[in-house]
Amino acid sequence: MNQLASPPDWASQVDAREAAPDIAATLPMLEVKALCRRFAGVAAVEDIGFRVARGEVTCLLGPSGCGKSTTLRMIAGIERPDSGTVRIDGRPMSGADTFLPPERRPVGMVFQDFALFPHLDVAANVGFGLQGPARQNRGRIGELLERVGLSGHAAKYPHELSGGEQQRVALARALAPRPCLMLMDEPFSSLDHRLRDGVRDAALDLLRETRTTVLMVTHDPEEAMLMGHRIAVMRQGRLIQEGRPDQLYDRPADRGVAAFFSDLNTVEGRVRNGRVQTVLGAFPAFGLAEGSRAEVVVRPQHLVTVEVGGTPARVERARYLGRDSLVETRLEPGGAAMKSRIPGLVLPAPGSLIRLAPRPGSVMVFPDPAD
Ligand SMILES: Nc1ncnc2c1ncn2[C@@H]1O[C@H](COP(=O)(O)OP(=O)(O)OP(=O)(O)O)[C@@H](O)[C@H]1O
Repeated sequence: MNQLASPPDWASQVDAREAAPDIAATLPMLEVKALCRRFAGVAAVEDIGFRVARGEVTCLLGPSGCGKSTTLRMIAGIERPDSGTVRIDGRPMSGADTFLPPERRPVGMVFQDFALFPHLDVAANVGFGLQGPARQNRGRIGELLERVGLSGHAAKYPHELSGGEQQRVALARALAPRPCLMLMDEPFSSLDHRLRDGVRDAALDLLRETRTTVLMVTHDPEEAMLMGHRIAVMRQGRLIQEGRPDQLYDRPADRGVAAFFSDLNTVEGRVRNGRVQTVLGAFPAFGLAEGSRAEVVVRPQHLVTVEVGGTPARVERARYLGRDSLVETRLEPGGAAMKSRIPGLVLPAPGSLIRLAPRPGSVMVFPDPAD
């Protein structure tokens, strides 16, 4: 990849930065403001702004084509923004009068295809960005290879390694010059899924242990929840919501964000006397105006069977899935299709009537988009 064609010249600055008193300790490691990029007149990234705190992992999450990679590439300096600013460790990287090329940015990069140099052995790949004395570099390479469990592979070439091993070399290479910020674009998605969990856990341990600040692109919400201290959800070039995984899961900004993390059950309602009245019951209106229409959304694991109260529902299908069971029903009043994930092996028979109620505090209320 041409962005790795020469060793990064910021690497020699890093030790000085580490030795200096960290007056900027409370500043975010990455600060992006009002970033925009258009291709042929169409906005790929529109007015994106967020921060990544030191030592934290933020995942940029969103569906294919929403602008995640373009955002990451602008932060890396591979793509030039039309407008907006990027600061890393308090230093301007892109702005009205500034544009530092990738090799002058204190970032490490890991890509989906790993982008190892095929003509260099593992040790040379890992040491590529190092500029110190050879003896010191050898020490750093050895330390990293040991840390990623590849000490015995130093003299091998990339084609002699498995996908998981190549990924670990790519991670070690990116970490070697101690970058301020690690940028990762779908770094695990080309791995076989049986391999992926192990490689991902090991990478996460290493990134946490080295207190590396990471911005990682993924389209997989489970991966974002697993890896991210924080998640930034993008849709159609815009940042929709940024927060801790639990905030996004429990208090999504809109139905689209909620739907990213699980199936949803949706019933419609209207606000009367400060509560949304629906076929599943009445729920707090969360500030929606009296008389307005609302969507009440419940995740399948929060729509449970109850003995008394609740809403009658006719069972259509019930399947045991191991960890829990999936029960598909239709509400008796209204006929809306519902999905419930309930623990246990004893399944209600198709055709039988059960009673469903959302767990207290689990419903999400959004304004009806048609209102
Ligand atoms: N160099 C380019 N020239 C023209 N259009 C581009 C270019 N790069 C990206 N785009 C367009 O910009 C939009 C955002 O692309 P981007 O790759 O950033 O999305 P993404 O969220 O990373 O998607 P994916 O997960 O599929 O990689 C898409 O519509 C894409 O086709």
